[in-house]
Amino acid sequence: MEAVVQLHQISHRFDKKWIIKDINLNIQRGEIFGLLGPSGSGKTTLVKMMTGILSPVKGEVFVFGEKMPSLNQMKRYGFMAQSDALYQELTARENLDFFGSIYRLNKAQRKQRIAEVMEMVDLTEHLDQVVENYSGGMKRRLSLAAALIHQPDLIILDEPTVGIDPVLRQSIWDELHQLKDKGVTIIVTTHVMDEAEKCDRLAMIRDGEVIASNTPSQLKEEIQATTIEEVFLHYGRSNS
Ligand SMILES: Nc1ncnc2c1ncn2[C@@H]1O[C@H](COP(=O)(O)OP(=O)(O)OP(=O)(O)O)[C@@H](O)[C@H]1O
Repeated sequence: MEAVVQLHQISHRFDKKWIIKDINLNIQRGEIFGLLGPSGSGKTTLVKMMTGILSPVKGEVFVFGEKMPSLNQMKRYGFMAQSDALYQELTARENLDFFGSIYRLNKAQRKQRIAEVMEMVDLTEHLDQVVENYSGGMKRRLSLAAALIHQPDLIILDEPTVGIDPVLRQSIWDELHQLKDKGVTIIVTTHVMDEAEKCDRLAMIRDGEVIASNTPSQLKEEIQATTIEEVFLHYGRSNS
């Protein structure tokens, strides 16, 4: 199996406080890997390190075998941050055209991909609307479309479905599974337990540590739990 993202003994502190404490993870090609944890547990800090936006104080991050930060690898993944990085005064089409050109897609490729990704997030009819007039959920969906524009082999999504209704949330997860079937690796942060169940493997994060990591079914089986929430509470308690 090919490791797409590797974290080796990662620790990070802001000021004097250690926020990430000795995390080791190997994320394989074609898996949907979930980082599950409560607000403030360190999920965003971890994904920022995977993208090379932030360098850990200790340890090393490798993406496709190359040490991060690496400009080569930065072009290769799609990243959807927690706050939408969109140009509010431009239309969705103009935004996606801009992101497509950053990734060096030609005009014809941009046209085709814009149509495909907007269809995927169910925004086709709002293509020429100015983003300022989008709802919060529509902006999240457009951010997802932007992260996918260049058909990346690795997608890193920080809470992608916040503010998205359950029907569309399901359809986004269906799309993620289709991408996975094509060999795309997907890393997703969430604090929603039912989303965690949709991942192939999970790392449960608490106070900057991985308290348990495995497939959702094995995590439940190990402690005879019926829900992921129970697993989280179980390991959370025994670590505090
Ligand atoms: N730039 C920063 N400077 C100082 N502290 C920070 C900084 N960024 C994050 N932190 C702190 O690090 C901890 C982890 O934050 P992080 O955003 O990684 O958590 P999270 O699990 O992603 O939370 P959420 O689900 O709310 O996004 C928090 O205590 C946060 O206050």
